[in-house]
Amino acid sequence: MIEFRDVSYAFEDVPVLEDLSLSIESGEFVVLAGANGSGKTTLLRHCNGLLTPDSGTVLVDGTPVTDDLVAARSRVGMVFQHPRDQFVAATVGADVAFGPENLGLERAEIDRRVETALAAVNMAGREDERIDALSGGEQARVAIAGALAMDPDHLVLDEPFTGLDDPARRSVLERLESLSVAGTGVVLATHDLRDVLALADRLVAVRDGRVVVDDAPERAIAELEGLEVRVPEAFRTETDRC
Ligand SMILES: Nc1ncnc2c1ncn2[C@@H]1O[C@H](COP(=O)(O)OP(=O)(O)OP(=O)(O)O)[C@@H](O)[C@H]1O
Repeated sequence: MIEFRDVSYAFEDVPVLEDLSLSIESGEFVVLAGANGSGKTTLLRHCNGLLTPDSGTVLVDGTPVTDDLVAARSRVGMVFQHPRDQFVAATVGADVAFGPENLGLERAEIDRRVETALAAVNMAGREDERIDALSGGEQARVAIAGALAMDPDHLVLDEPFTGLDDPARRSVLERLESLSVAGTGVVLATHDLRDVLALADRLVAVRDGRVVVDDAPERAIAELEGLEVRVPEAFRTETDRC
């Protein structure tokens, strides 16, 4: 479980998170929504200690992140908004293998994880390609594969679909859904709620540093009005359509 207890955080005295509390169970698929600048990235960066609360506590599986940063980082896989931020190797295969190698796994298991992770993002068989020669969408897929290969207990993704075409997006979403069914907690921050809500267990929306909506997607959608979150046609209520 990832748990935020009364977390506050400010950038240079500008408050971004204010006494925010939120729990995400293992195996839950949570979509995080909110307008630009509402604090989604800031919230997610607390999940593995990239940011530390000014007050309050973030716990991963019961342990405060600040008490055991190494445990938090191995349990929580992160996919950032800008994939270039997270590459550590020159080729696709080497980059995706980097995390499992650091876990000290056998070569056969590392190779299996790399293969499975690349297949999940429609990049099967492209291990030897140079990352800097890939398109933006392909780089985004490699970044997601790198997180999947770690087999984390929780997967946190910040706008991971930027630049992905529809087949790649669908493939990643299907993989995320099967991971959550298998017990991995998935937190996905996105503005694009198209075909995401049908898979999610909960939709959480933040505004002014706090959680303002936290509900099953079909109920949450009705509460999103006024939050400047794009709601897909299929999820709009009859009243919205009028
Ligand atoms: N490094 C920083 N220094 C100062 N202010 C920052 C920094 N990073 C973010 N902020 C501010 O914190 C607020 C929340 O930003 P954050 O990136 O968490 O929002 P977001 O909901 O992820 O936005 P978006 O949907 O546009 O990605 C914004 O007002 C932003 O300007």
